[in-house]
Amino acid sequence: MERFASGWKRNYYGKADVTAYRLHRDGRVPEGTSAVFGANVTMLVYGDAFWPTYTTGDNTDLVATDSMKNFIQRETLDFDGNDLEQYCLFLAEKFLARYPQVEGVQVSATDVPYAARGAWTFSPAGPERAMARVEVTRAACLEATSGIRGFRLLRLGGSAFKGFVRDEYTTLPEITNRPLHMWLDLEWQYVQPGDALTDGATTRAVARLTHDVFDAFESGSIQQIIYALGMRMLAEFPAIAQVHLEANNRTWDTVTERGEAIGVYTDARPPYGCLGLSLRR
Ligand SMILES: O=c1[nH]c(=O)c2[nH]c(=O)[nH]c2[nH]1
Repeated sequence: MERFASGWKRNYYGKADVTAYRLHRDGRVPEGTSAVFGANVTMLVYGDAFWPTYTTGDNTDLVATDSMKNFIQRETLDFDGNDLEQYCLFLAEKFLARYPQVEGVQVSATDVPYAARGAWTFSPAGPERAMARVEVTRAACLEATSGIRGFRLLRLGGSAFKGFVRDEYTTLPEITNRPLHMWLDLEWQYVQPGDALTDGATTRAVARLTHDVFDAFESGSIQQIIYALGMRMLAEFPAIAQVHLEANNRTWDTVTERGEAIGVYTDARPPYGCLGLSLRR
């Protein structure tokens, strides 16, 4: 289900899973940027002009979602930035300008990362992917969200989980030093929507911070790790107003161990734990 920063919507529609890859095929790009900019975009629009399509089948003012796909892909050629926040804003503002019947538009984009492997060669990177989402109406930019989804983090040890409720349903032993494998998604909003436009610098810094906190922090639970990370994000990035973190406990199942020095593990089977946290400044 889609949600809008501006609140509940009677009707909205759009196109999802639109991919566009902008290649600077001559390889000429500013220092620190990539010749490959790949994004997977969802664009949703709303307005009373589209209500007759629902109630009577009258499509007079309706822009086909197929045309939205073409708009996103073709306009990507004219986008001269490298960050998703600017890209979402570019598409949203251009769409509003082109179609006066649109009251508001939400654009979200997820990075499709390709890393340079040579002067002319790239291959998929990740697994984590940056994302951004904006909502723009004729009056204002109501939302600028950035995020990173899909971290897969493995720590050799230093992760305990003990002292929890023990009762007739408890089978899990106390754990003092498990190899921790967790997945993590992050999203954050800014004090001012304009603070989102940092050419991707904030997202890169948050990614580094995430790895640093995970590496440095010995924890009593995954909850404690995401709290430490969320607090560091608020402390180190004054432009971030609130942060939402969601982790999955994907700790591998133990096959066999020789003390705490060496072990063999296998993928965690479902079900898995989900742990969420929202922090505001
Ligand atoms: O870090 C953890 N938090 C939990 O809430 C939990 N519950 C569980 O079974 N294992 C874990 N691990």
